[in-house]
Amino acid sequence: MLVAPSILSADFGSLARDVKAICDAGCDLVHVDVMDGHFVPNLTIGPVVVSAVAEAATKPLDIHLMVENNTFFVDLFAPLNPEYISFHIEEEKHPHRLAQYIRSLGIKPAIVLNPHTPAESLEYLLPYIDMVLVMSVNPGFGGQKFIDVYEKLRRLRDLRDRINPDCLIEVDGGVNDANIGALKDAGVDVCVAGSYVFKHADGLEAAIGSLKV
Ligand SMILES: O=C(CO)[C@@H](O)[C@H](O)COP(=O)(O)O
Ligand SMILES: [Co+2]
Repeated sequence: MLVAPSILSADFGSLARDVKAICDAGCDLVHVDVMDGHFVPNLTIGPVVVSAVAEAATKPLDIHLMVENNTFFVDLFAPLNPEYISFHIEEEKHPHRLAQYIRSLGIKPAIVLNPHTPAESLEYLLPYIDMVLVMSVNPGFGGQKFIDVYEKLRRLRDLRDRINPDCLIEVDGGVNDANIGALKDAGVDVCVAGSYVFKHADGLEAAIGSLKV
């Protein structure tokens, strides 16, 4: 299991310190939640702050867009050379075109599914993306309760294995040491965890280590 801590739960007063610390503690990706106050009822960070994150990080960035105008935001963040940029299928009229555009910039495209969005909506898109991000909370906030998406993950894994075995499956929201085993069994390759990692009583290394199942 690859582990991508969400910096939404970091201390924003000491963001560079926290980004360095999760990288030193063994994370695989740094998950960055970009929210525009329109697609979701929360507003986070733009390219000025994320460029400071990129400078502090020794692991690749995984940028999760929760915005209305995806292409505008892709163009803002692409110069920071993230490993992945993910966009929500619920907000994109032309997901096929946008995935290819992201690839043309040398970045791995990922598509995000809200908890209610069926796995089957990706059937014809899977060849064009490198990762699917399944939300296990409604997007917008850290620290929410995990929503059961196991059945969707299993269906997605079957589709993935048939259509594009190289595509990773990532899960985001309410992930912790109690559900990580079942998530792995359901097909998850990459987990995002914010509050669990940053609020763990035994520190970042113990938290990240406990998710590497
Ligand atoms: O995208 C989101 C929320 O919209 C996430 O990345 C959260 O930041 C995860 O936080 P936890 O549920 O792990 O606290
Ligand atoms: Co996220």
